[in-house]
Amino acid sequence: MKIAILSRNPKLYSTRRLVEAAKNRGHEVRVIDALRCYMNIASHNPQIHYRGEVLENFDAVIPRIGASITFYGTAVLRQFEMMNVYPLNESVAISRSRDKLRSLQLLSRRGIGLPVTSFAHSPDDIEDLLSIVGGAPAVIKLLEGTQGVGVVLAETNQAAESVIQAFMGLKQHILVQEFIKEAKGADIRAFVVGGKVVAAMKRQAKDGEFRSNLHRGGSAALCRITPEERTTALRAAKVMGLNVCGVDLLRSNHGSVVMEVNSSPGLEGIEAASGKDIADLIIEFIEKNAKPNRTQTKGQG
Ligand SMILES: Nc1ncnc2c1ncn2[C@@H]1O[C@H](COP(=O)(O)OP(=O)(O)OP(=O)(O)O)[C@@H](O)[C@H]1O
Ligand SMILES: [Mg+2]
Ligand SMILES: [Mg+2]
Repeated sequence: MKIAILSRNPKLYSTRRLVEAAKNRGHEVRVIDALRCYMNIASHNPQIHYRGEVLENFDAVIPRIGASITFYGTAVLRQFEMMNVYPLNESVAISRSRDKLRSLQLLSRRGIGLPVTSFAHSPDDIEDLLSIVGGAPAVIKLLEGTQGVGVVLAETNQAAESVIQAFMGLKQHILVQEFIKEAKGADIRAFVVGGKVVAAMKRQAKDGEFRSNLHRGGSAALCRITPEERTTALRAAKVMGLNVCGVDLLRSNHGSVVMEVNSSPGLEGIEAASGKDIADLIIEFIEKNAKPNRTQTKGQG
């Protein structure tokens, strides 16, 4: 097969591993920077051009689209779909997963357990907004944040109100969540490939920190998940329409709840923790599924 990897940087661990796995399995593989692609869209013969060349005859495309380039990255992916190239994850599913509010609403509609959550833009009654999640302690998040930046734990109602006011001043959407204290600074990442949880890890925040992000000094270790957690992760992946994703769960005293679903989950942490060749499993999934019209949008984006 001829496989394209949409990635801005061939040196990134996940990109390198996918290239390696594809080559090991006998495929031709090329890393393409989505931002450098340009396209002829008003044509019966959709094309993607790249550095003066027309990209042709790809069987599959692996999107590794960073949060900062979601808009253009998904447009390029959609173009591949229009050319009948099989996407590991579809553009519509990636767009859906990048909108946190929409994702939480979709998951909630299908009855998937979530932390009690409220969201707002410019609430006139902050006290009421807070009361929805049972008051402090509460976690307040900037919607645009990544790697734990913009996620704040407010221990008192007063602190929570100040943080919400500060975020309002930034004209941002605000997400307010019950603080799952029982999780003790840990979350679970369940890595899903093609309807199976292929590995899971527990990320533990460093001392004195509640955010388990590895970028915030957290550490990862292999972990065993319960059958319920497995089912929840698979259902969440299905609702989001993602073949490959990282489902992040918090262990709360009302069950394990989904915090977020990541459509371009990194391979480094999970391969190190599990000792598994996840990149190989991803390529294997593509081999089995990369046929025209295998996607929900039938290649129409
Ligand atoms: N409601 C909560 N209760 C307890 N801990 C939480 C809660 N929400 C978030 N956390 C902790 O904070 C960390 C960061 O939160 P979250 O994943 O929502 O934001 P983010 O990591 O910045 O976003 P992204 O993963 O998209 O980059 C989580 O990994 C988790 O450890
Ligand atoms: Mg996170
Ligand atoms: Mg997140």
